[in-house]
Amino acid sequence: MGVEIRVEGLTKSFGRQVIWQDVSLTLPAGEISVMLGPSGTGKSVFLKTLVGLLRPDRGSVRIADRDITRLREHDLYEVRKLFGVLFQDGALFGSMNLYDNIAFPLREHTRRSEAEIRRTVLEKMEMVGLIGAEEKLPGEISGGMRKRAGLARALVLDPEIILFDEPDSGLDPVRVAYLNQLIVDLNAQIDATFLIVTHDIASARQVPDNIGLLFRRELVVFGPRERLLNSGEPVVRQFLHGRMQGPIGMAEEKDAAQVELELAQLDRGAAAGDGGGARVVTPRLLPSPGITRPPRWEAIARREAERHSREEVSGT
Ligand SMILES: Nc1ncnc2c1ncn2[C@@H]1O[C@H](COP(=O)(O)OP(=O)(O)OP(=O)(O)O)[C@@H](O)[C@H]1O
Repeated sequence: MGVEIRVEGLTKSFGRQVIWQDVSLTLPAGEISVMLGPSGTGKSVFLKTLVGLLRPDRGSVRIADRDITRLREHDLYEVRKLFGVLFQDGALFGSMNLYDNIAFPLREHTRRSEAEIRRTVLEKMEMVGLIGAEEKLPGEISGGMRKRAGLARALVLDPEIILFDEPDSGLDPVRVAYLNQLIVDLNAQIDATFLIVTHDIASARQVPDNIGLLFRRELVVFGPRERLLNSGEPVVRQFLHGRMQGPIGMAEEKDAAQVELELAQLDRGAAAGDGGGARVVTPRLLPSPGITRPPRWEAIARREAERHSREEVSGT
């Protein structure tokens, strides 16, 4: 059913450079969360800290009742087996075909027979739609297929948690749409806890249960998707609409007076009905027909239906 990850007061620096500080959030078991933030705000560093590849300066990361920031290397090795990680480029071995790439974690970490390995590898390749491509080398396939192969490899040890580092980077919008559907379907099927780092606003609006945003060395917000999509927080609105007006500048931060001016212009635009300030809650992406949804989907559907009827009553 996936495991909860509870992060409290987490701070990470490299030398004198503070990457983020005092980050606290809970990734609910079995849910999909997305982490957003301008480039260089430390989203990848956050993923690496969760999996114990980087040690924080302060704070805790509790997974299955253990604070992984305090574990010795040997115990960390055990906890890491709970994780599947999809790196940006799929991180496949270029000289191995897809079958051997996907079988790799099973050969490294388990004593399963080749027949058992074959069953698992083909099952995961089927889940990500790669049956028939077993003999292909990573260099012979498209970027989208490489991502799916990386995902199949992240799935072979039946992880409780899957971390995705920009799964949509370098893909065209149609491939991104397919990948998003695959992520939602997989989450419904295996019911693991997912954390996705992305820059793709359309994905962030449709896919997750929860959204977080890192900005100016802090976690500015973390909460349910509908609440964030409705948020009046300037930085959240700016990011989710992908526009220039707001606190995020070219070099990350902007002059406060300039930000105020831009926000006032946006509000005037919204009042005049040009949609500049509109807060739109995009419908969420549902699992494909035929996929049995875990019980939490009923609660989500109820929550969203209630919000919908509230909006209809208030006429917004
Ligand atoms: N091992 C390291 N040693 C020193 N500095 C590092 C290390 N890893 C990351 N950094 C620095 O931490 C900062 C955050 O990097 P990170 O890659 O996590 O950002 P990001 O939010 O994922 O960016 P992007 O969206 O562009 O991928 C950068 O300034 C980077 O140079």
